[in-house]
Amino acid sequence: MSFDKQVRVTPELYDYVLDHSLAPDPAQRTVIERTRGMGGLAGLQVPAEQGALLTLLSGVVRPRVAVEVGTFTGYSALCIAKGLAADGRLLCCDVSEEWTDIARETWREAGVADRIDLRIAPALETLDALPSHPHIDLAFIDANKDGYISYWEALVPRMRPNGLLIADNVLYGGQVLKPDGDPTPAAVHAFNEHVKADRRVEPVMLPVADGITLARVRALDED
Ligand SMILES: C[S@@+](CC[C@H](N)C(=O)[O-])C[C@H]1O[C@@H](n2cnc3c(N)ncnc32)[C@H](O)[C@@H]1O
Repeated sequence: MSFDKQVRVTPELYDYVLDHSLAPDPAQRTVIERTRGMGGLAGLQVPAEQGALLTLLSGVVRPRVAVEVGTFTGYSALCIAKGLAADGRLLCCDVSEEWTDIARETWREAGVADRIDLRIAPALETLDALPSHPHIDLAFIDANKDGYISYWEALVPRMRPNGLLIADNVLYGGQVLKPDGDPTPAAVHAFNEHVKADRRVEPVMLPVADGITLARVRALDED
């Protein structure tokens, strides 16, 4: 018997997936609801199955130092914060005071505000000011797509061996196959090619949500 391993996710199957995955906790549900109230902007937030995946990955890595590039209203940060080591901290980068005010409120209510350091500045400035030695265990990139390669280049040398990099929107709604002169999917495609050619990491691209790349940082003595 053969079957198609590339299952097309119908709305019913999507509900089934959510129903059989880690459900959002009350604080995560609250920020999802709050963000839904922002109308079309809510599409900037990672979907619930990706939130569950971030929570799981962070729980596996147990980062002492985690970095998020692109925080918005704070849902993905909340997912990452759940997995932090007992003394772990999350550095969040964003440029919007308005959107991250919602994040701050959410983190306060969830009791994790004292473990998250939010920097309001262009993310590259924040990343470039970090210590240059490898000290980051987990990094999540989910901001302006034309910055992805520079964020990657700022992060990779600062990642500990076996650290985990996660990049969102790597399929960009499928447009990476045919950017058609649109600079945003073209930037995402350029980023994907950059990661593919990077011998410092072992990447896996997952067709989850809008496409997610996971990459393990190799140790210097690995061949
Ligand atoms: C897709 S949203 C992030 C969604 C968030 N990860 C979540 O799941 O809730 C992208 C965010 O990147 C931020 N952003 C855009 N350009 C930026 C830059 N140059 N530096 C830092 N943040 C930036 C935006 O303000 C926005 O909040």
